[in-house]
Amino acid sequence: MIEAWSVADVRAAEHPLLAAGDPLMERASFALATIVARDVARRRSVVGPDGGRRDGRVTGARAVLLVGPGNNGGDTLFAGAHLVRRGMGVLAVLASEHVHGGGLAALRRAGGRVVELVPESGGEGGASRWGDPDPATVEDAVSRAVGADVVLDGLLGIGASGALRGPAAVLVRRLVEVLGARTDRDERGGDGSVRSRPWVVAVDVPSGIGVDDGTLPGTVLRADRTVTFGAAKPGLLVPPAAGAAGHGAVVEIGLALGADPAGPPGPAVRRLEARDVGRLWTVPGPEDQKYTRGVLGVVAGTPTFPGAAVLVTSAAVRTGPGMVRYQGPDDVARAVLAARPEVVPASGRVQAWALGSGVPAAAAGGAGHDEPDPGGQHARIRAALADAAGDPGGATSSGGPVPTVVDAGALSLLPDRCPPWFVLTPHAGELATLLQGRGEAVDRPGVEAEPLRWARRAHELTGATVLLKGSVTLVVGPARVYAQADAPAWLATAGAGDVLTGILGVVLAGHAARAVAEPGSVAELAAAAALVHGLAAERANPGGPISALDVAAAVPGVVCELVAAR
Ligand SMILES: NC(=O)C1=CN([C@@H]2O[C@H](COP(=O)(O)OP(=O)(O)OC[C@H]3O[C@@H](n4cnc5c(N)ncnc54)[C@H](O)[C@@H]3O)[C@@H](O)[C@H]2O)[C@@H](O)CC1
Ligand SMILES: [K+]
Repeated sequence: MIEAWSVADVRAAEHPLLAAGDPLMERASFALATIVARDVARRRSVVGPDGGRRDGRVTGARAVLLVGPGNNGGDTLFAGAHLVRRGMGVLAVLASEHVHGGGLAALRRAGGRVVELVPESGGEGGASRWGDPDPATVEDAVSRAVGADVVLDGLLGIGASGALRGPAAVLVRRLVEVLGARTDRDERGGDGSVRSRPWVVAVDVPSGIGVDDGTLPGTVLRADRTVTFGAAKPGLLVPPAAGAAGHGAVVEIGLALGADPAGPPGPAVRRLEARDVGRLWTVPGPEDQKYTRGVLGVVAGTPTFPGAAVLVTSAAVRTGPGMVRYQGPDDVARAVLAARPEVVPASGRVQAWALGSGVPAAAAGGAGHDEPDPGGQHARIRAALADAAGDPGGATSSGGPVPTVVDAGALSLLPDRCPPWFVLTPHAGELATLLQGRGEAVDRPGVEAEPLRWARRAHELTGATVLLKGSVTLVVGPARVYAQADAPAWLATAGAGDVLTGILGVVLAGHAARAVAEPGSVAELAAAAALVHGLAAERANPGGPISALDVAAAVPGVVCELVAAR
């Protein structure tokens, strides 16, 4: 599991170490330089006499450091000094009136070059604040950066507030413009080394992201790798900022996060990895039978949209439940049975529900009793929701409260307050509609700009666990947030969400009692389902187009691997 800690928690953990004189910056910058040198060697890898690739030379490679006012710039300057000692040509671009004095001195001692960013006019008399550095205009600095093998973004770290300001902002905007015009596809020189664009390494975080909330308040230089110190930060996992972080590397610097019982209750954001999911998967034993393994009840699809019912049930059957029961109009049930004869088209006891995929929303603003109910599905969903909440007036097929996936049209049928074992699975547009219905002035772009904020708000307003679908799937439940980024971009295809509903329903059915008794566990189960969904998509057709049914077909293989590896 990757655990991301808030800025306040990182600073609190850092405090006693700094007070005791621990050399945190030395540790951080040495590790940073080591990772940068390794990346550069790989980027400069060449074809050997045997035809295989081998790492290229670090000596002679060029690094440009973008240096801001704080300790983030300090880390970068000290790392630059290490890179000079490894034979690299290092140029620091000072983008701030003040920079870390010790770091600057170290870089100079090592033999690194320093230029000071000045306005395009040439620097108003050229008086330098740094003794001797040459002035560099933004265009100079950009052309040096673009021609380098690696650029270290050390403008701002966890001390950032809001969008980058001043000369650093101008520099980054121009650099993004110029780099954006270059192809991301590697171009290789005659010796096989990569030539097309510099490798960008963000120091601790891409400068100017919302470190705690994952927002992008202004232009940010997209990194190929982020080397982060002590622990991951929420903005490295949460969209949209997560999209600027590239590959991750967490450098251990001795912070005792989570070790203090009086300290913060846990990380701000978590990301499950495959081994975590393998461990929590329910594997049947000889004493199990279909009813003990978990029965999922599905209400999905309408005569107009029968495909969703087929997709939900197909994915469910392939995720390994004891049984899947389907409730819906006869012609939809026939389509389901034609695709999956294992499905039982009758009501009965269930350990979890999956509701609403392929069912249109009820009209906004009312209970919806007067509007046409497509195939009677709204009535079935209402009954199941009451049943799942443990409402004594509800249907009695589950015999008690049970965890429930609330998807698509079922989101419009929710009661005002839900139990946390309801998992709402909106995409950004559906979340905006749900929030508008509860008095929030937010539209789809607003949700996309601040998905964590709005998923949290939906959790507060409804009480339910909220799984917000997207290229990074966010799950917000009681006291827990997960951000899963397991799916390839090819998964953005019609029906993919229905497959997730089926997988999640079966995961919940397999842990039904725990989900109700320990509401905090529901978010983890939902994140696990998102991970399986993403891995199944990757497995369905690595690197190419994926159909939703192919994702469902890939689920058994993924589960098998996860369980085998635990
Ligand atoms: N927390 C830790 O455990 C460690 C932190 N280290 C480094 O220290 C960094 C934090 O250092 P600082 O607290 O000095 O913070 P930063 O290096 O992020 O710099 C913050 C300063 O930048 C300016 N600033 C803030 N927002 C700005 C904006 N939008 N535009 C322009 N200027 C802005 C302000 O003057 C502020 O004081 C970390 O990110 C990391 O790189 C490391 O040295 C190792 C240990
Ligand atoms: K940075």
